[in-house]
Amino acid sequence: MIGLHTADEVRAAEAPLLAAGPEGALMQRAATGLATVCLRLLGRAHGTRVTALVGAGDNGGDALFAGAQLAARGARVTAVLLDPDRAHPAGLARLRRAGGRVAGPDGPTGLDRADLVLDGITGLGGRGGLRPEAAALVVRAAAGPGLMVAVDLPSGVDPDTGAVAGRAFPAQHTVTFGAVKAGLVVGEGRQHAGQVHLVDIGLAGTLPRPRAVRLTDDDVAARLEPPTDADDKYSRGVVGIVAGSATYPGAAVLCTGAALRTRPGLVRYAGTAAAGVRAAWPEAIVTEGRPSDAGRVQAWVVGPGMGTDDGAADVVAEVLATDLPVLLDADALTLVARRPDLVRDRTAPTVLTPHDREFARFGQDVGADRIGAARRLAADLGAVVLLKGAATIVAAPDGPAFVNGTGTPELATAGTGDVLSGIAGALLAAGLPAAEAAATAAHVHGRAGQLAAEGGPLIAGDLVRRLPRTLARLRRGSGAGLGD
Ligand SMILES: NC(=O)C1=CN([C@@H]2O[C@H](COP(=O)(O)OP(=O)(O)OC[C@H]3O[C@@H](n4cnc5c(N)ncnc54)[C@H](O)[C@@H]3O)[C@@H](O)[C@H]2O)[C@@H](O)CC1
Ligand SMILES: [K+]
Repeated sequence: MIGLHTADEVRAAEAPLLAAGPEGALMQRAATGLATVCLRLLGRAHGTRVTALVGAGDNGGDALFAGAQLAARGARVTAVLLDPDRAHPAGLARLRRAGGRVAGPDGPTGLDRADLVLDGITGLGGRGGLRPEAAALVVRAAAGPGLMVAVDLPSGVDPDTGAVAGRAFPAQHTVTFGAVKAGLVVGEGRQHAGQVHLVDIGLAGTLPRPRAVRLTDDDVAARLEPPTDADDKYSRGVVGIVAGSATYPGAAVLCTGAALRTRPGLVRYAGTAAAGVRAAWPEAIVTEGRPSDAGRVQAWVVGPGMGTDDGAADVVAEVLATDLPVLLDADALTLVARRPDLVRDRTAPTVLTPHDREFARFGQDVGADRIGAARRLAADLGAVVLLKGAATIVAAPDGPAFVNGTGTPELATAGTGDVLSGIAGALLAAGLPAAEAAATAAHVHGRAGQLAAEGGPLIAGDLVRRLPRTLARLRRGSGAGLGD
């Protein structure tokens, strides 16, 4: 599991080390880690051109010290100082001693010929959108040929929320120090950070337990226990699905297929799309009746494509009245947004899987702080909230939030949400705690999407078809971690 931390947590973790250690020791570790990643990205230092954009704080200091190390190895390094009087004095002196040059934003920046651009404008101390002069420099850097490398975090990205007000540095790589900041993996920050490289500067002993985490493939594999000889179809969890309609059976077919392909124990379907589900998935046990006619299940998935009429409202209420885990998606979200007490009154786990518009039906917009928004709704409803997005968030009333790290923009297509619900429902029925089931499902769904997208644009059914291979790969272990 990768801990995701806030700027305050990182600063608090640094404080005792700064007090105890020799001056500048942490910055030296950071700069050496940064220079090492840059060398790896460049392949060699000698003869390469590096431009460092240097702000007035310690983030600029990191860039200057790393620039000095690259210059000492033969790179032609130019430091562009946004505020020459306040640039980190020791870093600047070191860069000059190593043969680096210094320019102002309007001078010979070398951006038009750089192999690599280091963004040391702002780090944890950045506030609000980049100031105009910094923003203009970022635009020129992005127009040039250099590989874009952010120091600690892309300037202009909020370290905690990933929010970007105005312009931010569009990094291809971010070399971050001590801990992965939440803003690098969520919201617009995720799009600006590129691949994230974590440099250990010795904070492991002083960082608090993270309030947000990201699952790795290995974490997910550990939650996807393969069946054993002792298992039978009931012991692996029976999921019940209420979805689709006679006119629109697609959601029911996708959701049922995803559940079957995730844990081929037993999947029961109850609803008016019964004929379509039976035709597509003879393995499922299907009834046209109500959920109570379906037989014994260990968890319910309710909502995709079922409509929002009175009949659908009754069915949702019936399922929520059980003491089983329930996942609510799509139309069921619209219905419970009108009657949130149906969720609040439950003692068994409930998982809601809104996208931003469905989220807003509960009375507040998602806004720029997606983790915070998911946490607030989870606390309000006493339920697990899976907030869909480029980085899907899973928050519970207590415990850490999960920020998903898998997926592809290709997943933004009809029916993929129905597949996600089916996967999550199967994992709920298998007995995973609700937040973990949701977070594991989001990870698997994203990996299935990545696998399917290898073959070009995908449709939701491709995800269902790729699930067995996705699960097999995850169980085998691919070792993929940060930044994938
Ligand atoms: N404290 C430490 O010992 C360590 C700090 N480190 C580095 O230090 C950074 C934090 O340094 P600071 O606290 O000095 O702050 P930063 O260097 O992140 O930023 C502060 C400076 O940026 C300017 N600034 C703020 N908002 C701006 C905006 N919107 N547009 C343009 N300029 C803006 C401010 O005028 C200020 O001078 C970390 O992100 C990390 O890179 C690392 O070297 C690790 C060790
Ligand atoms: K930066």
